[in-house]
Amino acid sequence: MIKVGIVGGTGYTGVELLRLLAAHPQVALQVITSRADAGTKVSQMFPSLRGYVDLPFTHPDEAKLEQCDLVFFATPNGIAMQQVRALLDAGVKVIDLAADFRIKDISEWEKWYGMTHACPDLVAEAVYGLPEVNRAQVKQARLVANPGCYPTAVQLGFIPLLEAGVIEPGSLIADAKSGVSGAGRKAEIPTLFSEASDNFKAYGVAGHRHLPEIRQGLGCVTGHPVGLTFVPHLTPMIRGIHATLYGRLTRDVDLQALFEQRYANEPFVDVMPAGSHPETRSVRGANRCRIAVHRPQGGDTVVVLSVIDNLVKGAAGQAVQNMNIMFCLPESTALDNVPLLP
Ligand SMILES: NC(=O)C1=CN([C@@H]2O[C@H](COP(=O)(O)OP(=O)(O)OC[C@H]3O[C@@H](n4cnc5c(N)ncnc54)[C@H](OP(=O)(O)O)[C@@H]3O)[C@@H](O)[C@H]2O)C=CC1
Ligand SMILES: CC(=O)N[C@@H](CCC(=O)OP(=O)(O)O)C(=O)O
Repeated sequence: MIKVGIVGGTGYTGVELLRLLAAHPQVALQVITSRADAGTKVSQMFPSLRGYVDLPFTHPDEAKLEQCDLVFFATPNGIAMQQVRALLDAGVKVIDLAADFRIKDISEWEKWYGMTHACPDLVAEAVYGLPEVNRAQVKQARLVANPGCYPTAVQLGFIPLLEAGVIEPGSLIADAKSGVSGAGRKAEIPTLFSEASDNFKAYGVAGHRHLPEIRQGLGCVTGHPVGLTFVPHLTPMIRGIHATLYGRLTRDVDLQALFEQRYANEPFVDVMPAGSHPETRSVRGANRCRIAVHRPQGGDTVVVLSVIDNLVKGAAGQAVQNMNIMFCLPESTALDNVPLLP
């Protein structure tokens, strides 16, 4: 059994980890932290977990994380980087769901995240945990940087086109919409019911911190910098990301075949039949990205539609997928559930 700890168990990604790991046959949950709710039983706070998780939350200062085989950090940015070195030294593997280890260029990270990085050398070691690109490296990793939610949806949509060299890499557009759970469980005015429901808006147009992450990932695919316009939007749904991606074709290609071949062996990427319009509810609660590729009126613009559940393939599910790879388990273990509908 893999002894697992979760730092930040009361947030949306933390409780999603608990939901998935409670059904994992190879996982023994050892410790789940919360500062605010230390001492409270997990199942008292989250009755959906009654009968599945029988632990109390532990204060992070008292959590014996070094006794785990793997620790997930489901914490705000800037927390994991302060604790990871001691855990790695104790032989514990780490998956960070936040952004501390995602950006290799430290000054770029410090610019977007507004803090000084505590361990640049570990950023260099960390593997960016997008299994569809880095599966072999994840398998060897001690430290995995789990991708952001928007970056997962956007990269999976653009990768087949960029790898094949069939679009102009300098003029990519990603128009993405997220459910409100993407902002986390903490109380903030923009995510109040009467602010976020029955409303729709763009944000971060001047620059969102996922822009450098997506540019880095796509730049690794092409081998040179890409030009990207990324505009996120907040939609009045709870879960889900819908990314509409635009690229300018440089040559004629069978787009449907290109996508089907690229993802033929990927358990969690579904290339839908030509002409499809994937919906966020078709992936709700599931570790799946559904993609459709279009070429409107046979013109030179390719439109890719990519949907994920931000809390699953965009966070906790992808983290469990990475854990399965790191521990040489079948990749789909505890991730094979059918999405919820409606
Ligand atoms: N929501 C989403 O869709 C996605 C989120 N992410 C990333 O995952 C991480 C977690 O997100 P999310 O679950 O939404 O966040 P939440 O705000 O919902 O939860 C944060 C959790 O971290 C704990 N926490 C906060 N501060 C500290 C601290 N200083 N030390 C230890 N624990 C702390 C909180 O509990 P307490 O305060 O009681 O300790 C809480 O359990 C973030 O970095 C986020 O950017 C990534 C992809 C998607
Ligand atoms: C809807 C919403 O607010 N989404 C969040 C992004 C989700 C996320 O958690 O991203 P990181 O893991 O990179 O922090 C945002 O735009 O800030």
